[in-house]
Amino acid sequence: MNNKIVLSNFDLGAPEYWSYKGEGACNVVVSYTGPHNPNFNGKVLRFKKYDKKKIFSPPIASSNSDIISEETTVSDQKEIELYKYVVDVVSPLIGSEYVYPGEMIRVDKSFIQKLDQHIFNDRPVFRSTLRLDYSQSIGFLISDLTMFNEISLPSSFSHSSVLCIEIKPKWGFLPKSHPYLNKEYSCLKTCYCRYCMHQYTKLSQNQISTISNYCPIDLFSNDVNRQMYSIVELLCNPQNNIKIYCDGELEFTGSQGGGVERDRESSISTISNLLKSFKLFKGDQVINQLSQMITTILRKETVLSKIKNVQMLDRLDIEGIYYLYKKQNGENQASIDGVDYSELDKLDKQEIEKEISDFLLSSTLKDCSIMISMIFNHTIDDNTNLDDYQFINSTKNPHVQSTDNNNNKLYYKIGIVDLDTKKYSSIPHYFEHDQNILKEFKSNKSQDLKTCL
Ligand SMILES: O=P(O)(O)O[C@@H]1[C@@H](OP(=O)(O)O)[C@H](OP(=O)(O)O)[C@H](O)[C@H](OP(=O)(O)O)[C@H]1OP(=O)(O)O
Ligand SMILES: Nc1ncnc2c1ncn2[C@@H]1O[C@H](COP(=O)(O)OP(=O)(O)OP(=O)(O)O)[C@@H](O)[C@H]1O
Repeated sequence: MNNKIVLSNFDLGAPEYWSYKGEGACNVVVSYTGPHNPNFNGKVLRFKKYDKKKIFSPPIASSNSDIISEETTVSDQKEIELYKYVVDVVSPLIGSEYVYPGEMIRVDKSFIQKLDQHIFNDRPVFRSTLRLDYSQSIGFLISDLTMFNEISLPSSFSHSSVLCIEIKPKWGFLPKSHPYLNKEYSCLKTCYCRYCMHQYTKLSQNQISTISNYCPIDLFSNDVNRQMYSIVELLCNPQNNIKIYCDGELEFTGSQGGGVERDRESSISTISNLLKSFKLFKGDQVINQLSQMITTILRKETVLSKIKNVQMLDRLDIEGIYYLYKKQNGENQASIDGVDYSELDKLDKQEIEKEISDFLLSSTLKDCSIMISMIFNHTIDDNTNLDDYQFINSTKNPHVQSTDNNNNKLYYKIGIVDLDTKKYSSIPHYFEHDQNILKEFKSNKSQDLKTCL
C-alpha cells in the first residue's frame, strides 16, 4: 500500500468563489460557486475552526515520513493524522463506498482569513463566535455530497432537482448491564437510549424546546415500521439531527442545526411546501412518502448496520472506560459499595489500550452524519407507490443507459461525514456528561415513559 500523502497545491481562486454550506462544532464547509473550473465544480472545502483549547501552534519541520510537504504546523499535523485515521482506520470498517475523505490541499493563510470574513454573515449566530483557524495551511477538497456532479445521469433527469437528506443518527445501541455500573442509574441506562435520555438535559438547558420522539434504536432496528416512524419524527422535530438540501442549498433544519425554531405542525408544513416548490412532491402525504423513500434506501444499504457495529465497539460503557482511564493515569480509585470492578481489573495493559481505542473509535461513529442525495424525474404524489420504484445506487451503477425507460427510477448516493477522531483527554468529560444526563433523566422522566428496547 502506498502510504505517502500528497499535499496538492491548488489556486483556490477568490474567496468569493466559495459559498458557505454548513458547519458543526469543529468544522466549516464551503462549496464552489465560482466560474466553471473542473477542479472545483461539485466540490466542497472543509476547514477547521479555531480550537479554543489549542495553546500554541508554531510552524515545524514535518517529522512524519508519510507526508510529502515542506513545512507543517501542529495544527496541520492534526489534520494529517485525521486524514490517515479516516482512510486507514474508519473507512475499512464502515466501507470505502460510504467514505469520501477527499483530497488534502495546501491553503494560503490569507485565503482562510479572507474566506472567514466572506462567509461570516451567512453562519448561524450561535456558531459564529468560533472563527476559522488562521494557523492552518491544510484544507480538504471533497466531493459535494448534496449534488450528483460526478455521475452521468440520463438526460431526462437534467431538469430534476437534487434532494439531499442528512441524518445525524447518534447512538444506535443500548449498553449491556455491567456489575460496575452506578446502581442508581443502571436500570435506566440499559432500557433507555443515550439520545432519548439526553433530550431531558437539552430541554433543561434550553437547547431544545420539546422532547423529540425520534429514537435511534428505532432507526437502527431493522424493523421497517419503526424506521419509518423514526424518520417522520426526525422531520417533525429536526434539532441538529436532520437537514434537507435542495439543489445543494440548505433549505431546512432545526434550530440546533442552524435553522429556525418551529413546532411540529410548522415543520411538517414547511417541509411539504419546500418539496412541492421544487416539484419533488405534491399532495398531502409528503412526510410519509419522504420517510418511506429514505427508509427504503437505508434498507437497501449496509450503512446503518456498519455504523452500529462500530458504535458497539464501546463494550465497557463510559463507566468502565473511565475506570480504566484513571488506572492508566495512576489516579486513586475510590471503592464504592456494591460496585464490582473485577471484570475490569482482569485486563492487562494491552487490553486496556485496546478497549480505550475501540471506545474512541465508537465515539466517532456515535457522532457522524449520513448524507443521502437522490434524484428522480417524476413528482411523487399521494398515489405514487414507491414499491414500484427501482432504487439505484448511482455510485455502484455509474453507467446509466440514457435510452432506458427512467420513469420509475430513483438514483441515490450515500456518504458518511464527520468521521473526526475523538480525544483521549475527553474521557473524563464523557463520564461527567454521562452521569449528568442520567441524573437529569432520572429526576424528570415520567413514570410511564416507554423504554427504547
Ligand atoms: O456528546 P454528545 O452526544 O452531546 O455529542 C456532541 C454533539 O452534541 P449533540 O448531542 O449531537 O447535540 C455536538 O454537536 P453540536 O455542537 O451540539 O451540534 C458535537 O458534535 C460534539 O462533537 P465534538 O466533541 O465537538 O467533536 C459531540 O460530542 P462527542 O461526544 O461526540 O465528542
Ligand atoms: N462532503 C460534503 N458535501 C456536502 N456537504 C457537506 C460535506 N461534508 C460536510 N457537509 C456539510 O457541512 C456540515 C458540517 O460538516 P461536519 O459535520 O463535517 O462538521 P463538524 O464540525 O465536524 O460537525 P460536528 O458538530 O458533528 O462535530 C455537515 O453537517 C454537512 O451539512
